[in-house]
Amino acid sequence: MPVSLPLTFDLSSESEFYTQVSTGIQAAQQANCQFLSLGIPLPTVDPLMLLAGLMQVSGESEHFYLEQAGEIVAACGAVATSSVQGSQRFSDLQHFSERILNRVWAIAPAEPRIFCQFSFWDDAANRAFLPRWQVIQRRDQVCLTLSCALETSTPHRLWQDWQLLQRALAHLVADPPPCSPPRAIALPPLTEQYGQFITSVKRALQLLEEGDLEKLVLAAALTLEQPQGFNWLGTLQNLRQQYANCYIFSVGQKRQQVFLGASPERLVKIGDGVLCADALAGSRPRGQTQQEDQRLRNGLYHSPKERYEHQVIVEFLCQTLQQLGMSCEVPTKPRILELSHIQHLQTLIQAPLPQPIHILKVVAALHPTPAVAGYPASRAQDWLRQLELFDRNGYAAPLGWVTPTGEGEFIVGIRSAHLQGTHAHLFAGAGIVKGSQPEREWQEILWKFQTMISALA
Ligand SMILES: C=C(O[C@@H]1C=C(C(=O)O)C=C[C@H]1O)C(=O)O
Repeated sequence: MPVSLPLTFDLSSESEFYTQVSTGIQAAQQANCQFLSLGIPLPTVDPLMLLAGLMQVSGESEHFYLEQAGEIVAACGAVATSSVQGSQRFSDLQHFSERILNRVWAIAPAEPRIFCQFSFWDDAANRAFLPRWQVIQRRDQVCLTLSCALETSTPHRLWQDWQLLQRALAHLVADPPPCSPPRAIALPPLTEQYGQFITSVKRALQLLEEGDLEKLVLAAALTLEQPQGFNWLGTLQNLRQQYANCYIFSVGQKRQQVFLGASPERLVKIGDGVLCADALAGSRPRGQTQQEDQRLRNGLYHSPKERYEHQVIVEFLCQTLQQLGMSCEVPTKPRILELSHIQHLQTLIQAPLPQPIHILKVVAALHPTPAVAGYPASRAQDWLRQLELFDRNGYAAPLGWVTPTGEGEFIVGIRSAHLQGTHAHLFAGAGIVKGSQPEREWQEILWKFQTMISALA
């Protein structure tokens, strides 16, 4: 994407920048704030490329990236962080977000946000941070929010951070990163995964028959190896090209450990007094021809088993939101979400909010939904702990952002991989209900693995 320099930012002189920032710092100190966020409009630039450039020039590897149709947000470097574990993890990070964001002095058009990544289980790391650089793109408007901690920062430090961003921008123009096409990785033999999965599905079918469960979402894990390592940026570029109607994401703290993917599933969004939650479950592959595609779509839409599997989630979401005091508007029938390799039943639920509610309160109540764990939730989780022989880490867990007023958006980290040096750990799951056939569920796992396999660079 072409970048038009020079910047529209009028504080182009160092002394003017110092004057403006010093005034901001004084005002922030008088208001007892601990952080300053400065908003600066940027020229039209691809936020992903800018993020890559920033990580390169600053040496920072902590980042968060989320791209969807109307908005891209990229964040890098941490000014304040919190890592928590345990059953209170959502409320702990809610309090952290409130504490930090209440103490930010924001100079318009700054939009400071806290970015969060949770793990599926509560005994692994869950992290939130206020980024040093945050870039939001909406349509062709790009805005930078540059933040600092007042205790350790001076106008000079902010100026340096601003200069680093300018270097990253200049770098993009002079030396745009090359494209890395997908590697066309063939699926290795999955004999062990297949055996384990089929055994677990059979056990799940027994439990469903005995009435212990209504649904269990069993996952499989797959590790791929590339002696030269995987190309993080190339993989993200491939994901965004192939999955334009998904949420393209990447989160990580270390250069060699990144969690990324193209998730079709939003958990919850709160904005402008309305909550949106998506039910997504029920799957078929895409057809090779239009007729085959249509046949598969009809099969999905009219399958009582898929509709039941989907309905479990719609009901869970509505009940949970009602318990939080909301009344839901639910379309009477699901629609079909078509992705490159797979299609799903999807129902978009809306609830007007009579009073504000912090998004992390809603995330706490919803995770894990029956779309990624099963139903009833606690029995499903007990069985997952017994039947899955690997750690899900961030797979199927919420990740997203929070604003100072407690609004925000969280997606579910599916169709994803953990890149760790020369290894890529992929995960995919399938919902088992009465009537599920083990072989068909395994096929579904293979279609879902394709999201990452077809994009790894
Ligand atoms: C669990 C995954 O996907 C979930 C399960 C689905 C299903 O069982 O039909 C469909 C979409 C997701 O809610 C995954 O992709 O790993």
